[in-house]
Amino acid sequence: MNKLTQILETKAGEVAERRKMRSVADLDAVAASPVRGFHAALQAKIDAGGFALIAEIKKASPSKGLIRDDFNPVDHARAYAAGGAACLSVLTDAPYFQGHEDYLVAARAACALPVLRKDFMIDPWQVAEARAIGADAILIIVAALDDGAMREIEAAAIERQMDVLVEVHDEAELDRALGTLRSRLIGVNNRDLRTFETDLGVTERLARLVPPETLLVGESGIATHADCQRLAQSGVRTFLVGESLMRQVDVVAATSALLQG
Ligand SMILES: O=C(O)c1ccccc1NCC(=O)[C@H](O)[C@H](O)COP(=O)(O)O
Repeated sequence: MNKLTQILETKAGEVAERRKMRSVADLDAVAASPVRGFHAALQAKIDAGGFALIAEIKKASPSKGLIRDDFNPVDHARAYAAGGAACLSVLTDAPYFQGHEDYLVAARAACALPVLRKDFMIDPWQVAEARAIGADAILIIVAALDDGAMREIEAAAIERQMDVLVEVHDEAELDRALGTLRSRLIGVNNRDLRTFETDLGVTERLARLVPPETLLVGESGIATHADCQRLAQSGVRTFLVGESLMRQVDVVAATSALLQG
């Protein structure tokens, strides 16, 4: 069984248990703060002539194990904001990423940036939960879902005024995303979630196929300003970066250097 399939199986069991504890109505009744515009924050950075960064708060990963032992989501959120990030992404999956919902709550409270709940969405119930903890956007991984499930999850996000980052890894997934979903925020994951092979060339290849009205995000394996400039040659100006920033000592300086060189 590949890692993505394994993660999805674990997630199905987890969501089934969590659903027993709270209904969608309960979750929606929680007074969440107003949604911060995720897509709009990225677009504003690009319109201002710069790169737009989604900076990820990621303690560990299946491919790299523990990334940051002195992990502090509040410090990272503040440093990313000070370094010029447009948005945050916070891993909330516990079994494979050592994430937690509390990390998202704490990171969002520590800055004014919109926040993506980075998790494996398989059920619209999780969208209600994401909004209840304050998330402004959710992730749909096309490889993880059939068309009907993708539509339902996106509809649950739109109903709550949340943005959706739609993640693809190849041409067929990009076709499905553009043909099935309304979101025009598409992330190309350079990492194959089944093998962990990571190649910036994946974003370069798919960028040519993305319609101009779509905001394209290069994801995974991006470590330097030169990487950003390389992808910018293919028209990509928005980047999702986790591990390389999480390993830095001076996170403010590293974030700023990633964006500006
Ligand atoms: O990062 C992993 O090992 C991983 C394994 C299986 C499924 C998803 C995984 N990562 C999620 C991501 O997409 C990345 O956290 C994100 O794009 C940032 O990547 P990076 O900058 O390489 O940390």
